[in-house]
Amino acid sequence: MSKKPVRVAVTGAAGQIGYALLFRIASGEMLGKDQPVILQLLEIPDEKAQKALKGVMMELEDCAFPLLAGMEAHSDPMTAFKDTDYALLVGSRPRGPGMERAELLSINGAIFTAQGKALNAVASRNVKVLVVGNPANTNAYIAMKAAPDLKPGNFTAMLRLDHNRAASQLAAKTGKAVSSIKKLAVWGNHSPTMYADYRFATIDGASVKDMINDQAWNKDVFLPTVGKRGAAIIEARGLSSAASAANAAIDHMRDWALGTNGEWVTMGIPSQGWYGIPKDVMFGFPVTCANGEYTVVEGLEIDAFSQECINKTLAELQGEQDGVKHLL
Ligand SMILES: NC(=O)C1=CN([C@@H]2O[C@H](COP(=O)(O)OP(=O)(O)OC[C@H]3O[C@@H](n4cnc5c(N)ncnc54)[C@H](O)[C@@H]3O)[C@@H](O)[C@H]2O)C=CC1
Ligand SMILES: O=C([O-])CC(=O)C(=O)O
Repeated sequence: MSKKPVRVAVTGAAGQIGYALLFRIASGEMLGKDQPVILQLLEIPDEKAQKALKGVMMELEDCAFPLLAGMEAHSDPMTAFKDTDYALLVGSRPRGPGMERAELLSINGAIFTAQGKALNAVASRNVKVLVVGNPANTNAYIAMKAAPDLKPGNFTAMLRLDHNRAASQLAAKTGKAVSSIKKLAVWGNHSPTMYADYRFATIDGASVKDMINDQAWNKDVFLPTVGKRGAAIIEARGLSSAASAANAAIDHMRDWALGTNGEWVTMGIPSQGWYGIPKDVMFGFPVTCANGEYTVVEGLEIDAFSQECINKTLAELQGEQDGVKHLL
């Protein structure tokens, strides 16, 4: 018997990431090739944006996706999020050249108060929320705080792009297939302070750290490359990453919903005090997923260098949190 359709809300649906994301959700890449979806698409109440959204929906229609069981255009989160099972909060301003993501907080922060409130009022009580719009961790924190009737743990921020970027850099460095890299972790904020940590990573069971054996490369090449990759793409493309961001969003939601078979992935989640990170800070942690739930990989040793990196990204997130107190 075919499965009952699930409702997937996507905001910023007519934007760059939306265009790289929706077709893959509708084709079953996110929730499985046997899972019908109803897309609930939100754009700003602006004639141009709504018209562009209609155009995207025409193209979705023209794909004749067997799993696309319905689609709706919305200009109000209170209708867009009605009964939604999954919410991908993409809609917000991207940064331009020379900006840091945190500078977007004053522009984008308020979007997530309104959307958190709407999710609280009308979404499925088990809605799984992924915040992509930058600064993603703090926007996810704002949305979570605006939705006191939903499970805080169901609000997540996207660190998966950093995770995937780190995996690709390690594959290039070691000359091994990216798929062979296991047990990678990215701690903290989706910003240049994030700490991509390959101390536990393995390739075919062998230690990546021992294989590379070069702390100077870690500190001076690897971490800055991964941390500043978004800016490098803006510099090269004139626009922020879209296809790789959409791909990471698909990876994040697919793994959360369908599981990781014991493999580690990185998700930005509200801390429960793990690794000394204060409760509710929206922080990147290594997790495994099964049965629609994530579980933090606990008990990893944090050496002095790692602790210093973690402290730095935590301090930045706490600074961002302080800066949005007026929105909570
Ligand atoms: N977390 C991550 O790893 C990444 C995050 N991003 C972020 O994703 C966001 C979107 O990026 P793009 O799609 O490239 O931008 P874009 O400008 O192409 O599209 C954004 C869309 O969101 C819509 N929008 C704005 N406010 C909205 C609201 N309140 N409700 C619904 N829709 C709204 C706009 O009308 C626009 O169509 C940016 O904040 C960007 O910085 C981008 C790449 C990676
Ligand atoms: O850098 C940006 O502004 C877009 C983004 O988050 C990324 O590519 O990591």
